[in-house]
Amino acid sequence: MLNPQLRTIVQQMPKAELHIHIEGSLEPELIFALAQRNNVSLAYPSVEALRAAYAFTDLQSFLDIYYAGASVLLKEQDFYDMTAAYLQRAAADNVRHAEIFFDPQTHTARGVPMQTVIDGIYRACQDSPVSATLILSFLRHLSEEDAFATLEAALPHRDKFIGIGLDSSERGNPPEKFARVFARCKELGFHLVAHAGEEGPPAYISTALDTLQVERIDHGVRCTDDAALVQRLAREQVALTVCPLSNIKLCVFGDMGQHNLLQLLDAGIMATVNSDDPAYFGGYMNANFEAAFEALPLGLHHAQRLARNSFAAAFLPAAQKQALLDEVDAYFAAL
Ligand SMILES: Nc1ncnc2[nH]cnc12
Ligand SMILES: [Zn+2]
Repeated sequence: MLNPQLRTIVQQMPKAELHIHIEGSLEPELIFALAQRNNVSLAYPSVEALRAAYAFTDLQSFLDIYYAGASVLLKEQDFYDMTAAYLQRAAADNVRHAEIFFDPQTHTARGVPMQTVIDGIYRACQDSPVSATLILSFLRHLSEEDAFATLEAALPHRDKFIGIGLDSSERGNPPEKFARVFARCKELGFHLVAHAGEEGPPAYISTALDTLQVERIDHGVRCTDDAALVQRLAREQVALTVCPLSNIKLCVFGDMGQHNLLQLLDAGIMATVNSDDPAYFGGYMNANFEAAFEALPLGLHHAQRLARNSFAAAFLPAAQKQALLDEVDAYFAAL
């Protein structure tokens, strides 16, 4: 049982979310509403039947349903509504800043224009009281050529996203497959991140750092299979955007009691807590914090570290970052 005082503290502390796929925030109710609005037929007869299908055995079993769910997104207003709903939930969890992934290839492959995707998501960010920036993520099961074409199509909108990510099926799609396109994105001045070491081996984490030159690793939990890599991540203070509920739902760990979040923190790694695909994995930011704090012997100083790490690892201007770090410290000092 999580001490009620500690629960309230983690709920109310200021925090940043650095690993959220906006398409993974699409709740079944909104999927059905958009399907009706856009005359899209779904493979499930009801919200309940769709939710019942959310029993995943690995990453791929989730991705198949996640891409099917995104098929209801057609118009700019659909992307706006999805993003606005996420930001409202983030605000309720005291998320002060969010760096949001979007997967344009999921939509452009269905004939949705790049501008529709970006404008809808961006406009919702502009309208929110939560500070929010966007990270365009390439799908790693597709070719590097496709990623280059996606980058070209997105560049007219480059003022609307700050970074580039890499997601989708990890196994068999190593980071080096995208070495040239990431080099180009670095030249263009984008922040770089990549999913690595979620299901894939620790070597993918090293390659993402050395070959893609990423600044953060998304997930990265499998680093603990390689002691030298753990030491490196701690020494270089590489941030890991860890997603506890996602890791349980996708069977990366058997249950939350086996999650290695505390081990990562104890090793001196800059771990953060995030929701990944909250509509599919059982909860948003605070649900992730609560589940981890409930199952693991994490205390007040861990909460403060996780809150500080979330802002320290954010791609924010120095003054805004410092103000948010000061807010965290003031919050904990006042307890
Ligand atoms: N957890 C995850 N891993 C890889 N790709 C994703 N796309 C959405 N969620 C993902
Ligand atoms: Zn992810």
